[in-house]
Amino acid sequence: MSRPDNGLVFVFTGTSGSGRKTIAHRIAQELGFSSVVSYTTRTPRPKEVNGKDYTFITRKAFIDSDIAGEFFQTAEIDGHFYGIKKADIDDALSKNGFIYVIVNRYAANRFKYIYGENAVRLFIYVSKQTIMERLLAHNTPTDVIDHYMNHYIEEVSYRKDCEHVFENMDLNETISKVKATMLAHIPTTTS
Ligand SMILES: Nc1ncnc2c1ncn2[C@@H]1O[C@H](COP(=O)(O)OP(=O)(O)OP(=O)(O)O)[C@@H](O)[C@H]1O
Ligand SMILES: Nc1nc2c(ncn2[C@@H]2O[C@H](COP(=O)(O)O)[C@@H](O)[C@H]2O)c(=O)[nH]1
Repeated sequence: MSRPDNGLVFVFTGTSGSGRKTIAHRIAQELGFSSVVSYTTRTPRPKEVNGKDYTFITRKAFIDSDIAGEFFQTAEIDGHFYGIKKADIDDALSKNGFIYVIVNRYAANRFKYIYGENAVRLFIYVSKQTIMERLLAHNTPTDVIDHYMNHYIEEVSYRKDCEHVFENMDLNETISKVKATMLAHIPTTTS
């Protein structure tokens, strides 16, 4: 695994459904940062795009890659496998020193352990009640709502470990705060 000398890994984590993907993708598009997309064996939800939200693969393909040692980190959540491949991280870092991932606390800890101060954890959350209201407003299926609610307490407790914490109430306001925080981590070059 290459360790970025000048680059940074921005690790978006927090409570599921808090807006992590929306915020991360919007900022990365503006700043030209590369996404390292997780692989998962769960089925796509409505509006999820293969290769952008996740790369959706079969359990067999996941297990084969795992046995081959291709994953940087894996997790099993509600019976589904998730993981990010080492080669995808290395490729993204070599193309663009600034990369981002959207993962739970276990992968976030692993990024911190491996990349140290070059990994910046950005914790995004909203209250349980707010997540529920947003899910209901989007006609989210009940099983998906249950998934979000069941993980909330465990997920929210991780915020004390992260470098930066943001409550995502007004989306544009959150985006500008997160973006300013990310930019503050990027060294300015003097010529
Ligand atoms: N500040 C906000 N106000 C209202 N709705 C929001 C806000 N931020 C995000 N959303 C909406 O909330 C929903 C969840 O957002 P998003 O998918 O980005 O969250 P996530 O944390 O990545 O979720 P997941 O756990 O599914 O990965 C989306 O429909 C998004 O448009
Ligand atoms: N440890 C890892 N966690 C990951 C990875 N990719 C996504 N995630 C996190 O899993 C939960 C559940 O995701 P969902 O999309 O099914 O609701 C959520 O917190 C994701 O951020 C990964 O590669 N490793």
